[in-house]
Amino acid sequence: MALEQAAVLEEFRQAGALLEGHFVLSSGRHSAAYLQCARVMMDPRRGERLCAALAGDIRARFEDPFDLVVSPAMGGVIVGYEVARQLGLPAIFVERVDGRFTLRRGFTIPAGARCLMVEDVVTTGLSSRECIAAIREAGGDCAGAACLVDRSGGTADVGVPLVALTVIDIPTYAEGDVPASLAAVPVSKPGSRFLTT
Ligand SMILES: O=P(O)(O)OC[C@H]1O[C@H](OP(=O)(O)OP(=O)(O)O)[C@H](O)[C@@H]1O
Ligand SMILES: O=C(O)c1cc(=O)[nH]c(=O)[nH]1
Ligand SMILES: [Mg+2]
Repeated sequence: MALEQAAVLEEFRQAGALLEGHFVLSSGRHSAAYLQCARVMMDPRRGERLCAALAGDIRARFEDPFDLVVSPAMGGVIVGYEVARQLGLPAIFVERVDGRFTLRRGFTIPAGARCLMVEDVVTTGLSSRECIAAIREAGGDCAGAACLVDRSGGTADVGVPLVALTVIDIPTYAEGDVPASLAAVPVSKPGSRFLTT
C-alpha cells in the first residue's frame, strides 16, 4: 500500500533519522537537514515496512519485471537488499574504489540483465547516475531506479524512471552560497564519498 509522506517522515522521526545542523552532502553542496537512512534501517521491522511500501510502488510503476537489484554502497546496500527481498530478486552492490563505483566480492551482472538501481536518498542524483553508469559498464541494462527519499523535490534526473517512496524539497546550497546563519553552524560530513583511509 502506498504510504503518505507524513507517515514516511514519522518513521524517520521515530528512528532519530531527521537530523538538523550543517551538513556537507555527497555532492559537495551544503544543507541544514540530513536524512540518516542508516538509522531508519537499523530497526529491521521499520526497514521492512518502508521497503514493502516502496516495492509496491515499484511493481505499480514498472510493468516488466527486473532480474536484479544493484545498489551503491554504503547507503544503498541495506535498502537495496530489503527491496530485493520484497521483490523476490537477488541483490548486489557496487562500492567505491579510488572514487569509482566498482563490482567486487565476486558480484557480476549477466549480459543484458534488467537491473533496478536502488538508493537510500537522491539529492542531486549524482550517485545514482554513477551507479547506473557502473551497471551499464558491467553489461547490465538499467531500466529503472528507486529510493526511499528524493529530497530534490522531484527535480533530480537520474537518467531512467525513478520511483521514490517520498519526494520532499529540502534546500541545498553551493559552497560559495551558504547563508550566514548556516555557515555559523559547525560542519559535519556524514557520508562516505570523501572518506580517506
Ligand atoms: O544524489 P546525490 O547528490 O548523489 O546524494 C545522495 C547520495 O549521498 C549519500 O551517499 P554518500 O556518497 O554520502 O555515501 P554513503 O552512501 O556511504 O552514505 C546517499 O547514500 C546517496 O548515495
Ligand atoms: O546528499 C546527501 O549526501 C545526503 C542527503 C541526505 O539527506 N541523506 C543522505 O544520506 N545523503
Ligand atoms: Mg550513498
